[in-house]
Amino acid sequence: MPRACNGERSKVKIMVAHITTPVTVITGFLGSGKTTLLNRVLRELHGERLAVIENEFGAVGVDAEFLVTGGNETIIQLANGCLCCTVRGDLAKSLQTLSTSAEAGGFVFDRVLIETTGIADPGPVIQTFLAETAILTKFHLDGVIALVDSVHFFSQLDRVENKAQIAYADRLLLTKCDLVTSTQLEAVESRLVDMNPRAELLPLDLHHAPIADVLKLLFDASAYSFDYVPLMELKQLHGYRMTSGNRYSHVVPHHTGDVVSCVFESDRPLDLERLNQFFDVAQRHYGPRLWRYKGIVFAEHQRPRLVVQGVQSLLQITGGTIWRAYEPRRTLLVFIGQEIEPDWIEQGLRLCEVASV
Ligand SMILES: Nc1nc2c(ncn2[C@@H]2O[C@H](COP(=O)(O)OP(=O)(O)OP(=O)(O)O)[C@@H](O)[C@H]2O)c(=O)[nH]1
Repeated sequence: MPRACNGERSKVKIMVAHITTPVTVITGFLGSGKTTLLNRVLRELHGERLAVIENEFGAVGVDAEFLVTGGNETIIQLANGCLCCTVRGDLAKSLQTLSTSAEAGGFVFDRVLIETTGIADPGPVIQTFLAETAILTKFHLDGVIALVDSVHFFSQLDRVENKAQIAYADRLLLTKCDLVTSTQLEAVESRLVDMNPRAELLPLDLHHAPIADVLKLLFDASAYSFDYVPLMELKQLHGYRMTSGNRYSHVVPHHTGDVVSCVFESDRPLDLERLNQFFDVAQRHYGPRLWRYKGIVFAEHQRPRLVVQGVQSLLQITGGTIWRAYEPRRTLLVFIGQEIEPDWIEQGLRLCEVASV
């Protein structure tokens, strides 16, 4: 029998997820292929509506002259200097402009691409997405993609901006692979893995790869998602771990000149207050040399795993997904910086460990 309607209002609640627009930062040293890449993305048909923020060094933009647009995108140029010097404000303002214009019936876009100059340190660009809360209601950083010139990689390594670009990358895309031997390519790959063990490392044939494959390499890195479990990273870092018995915690360092990366892993719960203190001390100890640190934390008295996203002095610790019953609980933190000391980091993090579960 159907129930009679008693006039009560439905109590069904509809939850609307807040969807923000993904932003991809493309970086890479001078001549690594950024303009060639952007030209392909702007010129070819793929159905993505893109807003591009182009940063030029110098008073007049040059690269925009070389960009061929197809009408399905809008380009904003920040031509008043390096993104790293003109601070985050300009970038935040550009993003707000794009968003306001779309809301007012202007160009509607699915994604934003930011191309940094070849000599920019991408740190401040990334910090914009951790610090400028006004834009976080509309945009989120999907990932930092660094193009690496396989031919000139070693000769450009002494430039600190180049090291920083590699350190911040979530994906490292090797260009000009057609111009080097497989032995040379292996040497480049091996050095890159040492410098940034947490990044995906993939070849990019800028002249021949179908545009759909190129876009896959650029988009959906989800590297800054707060609920992100770096599964790929865990797999990738597998070769860097050593275990001793059932319980383990250690730091595995990799030195490449003055660029040092290390991975801290522990299956003991960490005390959250002490961990916060550790990050605070580390930020003061290393200053801007602490480029990137991220990972997941198994914290005492916390049901979810905690997701750590750190860029220099900016740190976010957010609750991620709840640990599942069958999942091994553990902390995995990756640090990349200039002349950072793995022993110092390990000692500090060990002090955060709680003796028993
Ligand atoms: N053979 C080959 N040439 C490439 C490849 N990628 C880029 N190039 C060439 O490298 C040169 C430099 O590429 P650009 O796209 O201008 O590099 P960029 O990173 O924008 O350079 P800047 O504007 O100086 O930062 C161009 O002549 C490209 O055609 C590649 O995969 N293979």
